[in-house]
Amino acid sequence: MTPEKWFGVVSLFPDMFAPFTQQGVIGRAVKSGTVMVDTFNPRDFTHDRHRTVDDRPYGGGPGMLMMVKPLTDAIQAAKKVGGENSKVIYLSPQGKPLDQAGVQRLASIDRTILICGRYEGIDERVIESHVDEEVSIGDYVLSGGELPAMVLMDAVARLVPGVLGHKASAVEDSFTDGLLDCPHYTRPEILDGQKVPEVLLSGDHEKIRQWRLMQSLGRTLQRRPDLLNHLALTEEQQRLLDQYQALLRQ
Ligand SMILES: NC(=O)c1ccc(NCc2ccccc2N2CCOCC2)nc1
Repeated sequence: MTPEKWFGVVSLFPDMFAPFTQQGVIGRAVKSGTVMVDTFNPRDFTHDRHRTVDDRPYGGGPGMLMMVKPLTDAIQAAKKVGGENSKVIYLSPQGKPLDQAGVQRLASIDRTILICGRYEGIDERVIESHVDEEVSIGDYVLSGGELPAMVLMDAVARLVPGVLGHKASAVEDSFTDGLLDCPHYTRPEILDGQKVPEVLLSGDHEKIRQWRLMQSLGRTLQRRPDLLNHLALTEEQQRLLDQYQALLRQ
């Protein structure tokens, strides 16, 4: 069957993706055929005795780059499987920061090729001629693009209908769209002397909904006020946020 979402991953370390595609939410999505992950290793496209996949940088300097020919051959092989109009994404610190809006956009693309850089990266001309989008998962430097690729695939797969059982989909419902999550509690009712907020034991679902929304708003204001700047709060949200702040001042 044709998967809802196909990822072609170009990586020198394909074995890193086995646990990721066999466990948890993504494991189930792959098992059910909703999501498919194929890997393409540039080393399989080498022809020299040492199966060379790195090359020296023009202009000198420390480190190596990924050798061009095995890399572009691997990208071509991925396109052969995914189709010529697969979206090609390069995970790099120089990329556009990935946020939930970007994840939602990527979730609507059914065939995506992810290029995982190693060494000091790849030749700029390969980016110019093969890459559609350069994406960063955050402002920090990793040894390779494999973990960023898994982060992106996990975030995107969660939005594919049917992958998450408990919600129609993980597309943030209007309730907390763009807000931080509220606090969560489970048994026991008293943990090291700390009680569960009474409202959550009340069974009053409307009060619980409002309390959770107020907590989401309050936490967003306190921890990530920058997120609030991009949100137009509803009248109810503004009222609950005012209420949260009033409680803080008590
Ligand atoms: N933030 C991110 O999304 C992110 C992504 C990848 C990544 N590393 C792989 C990489 C990929 C491309 C270019 C350079 C490199 N690096 C190789 C190792 O040396 C440093 C530069 N790091 C962080």
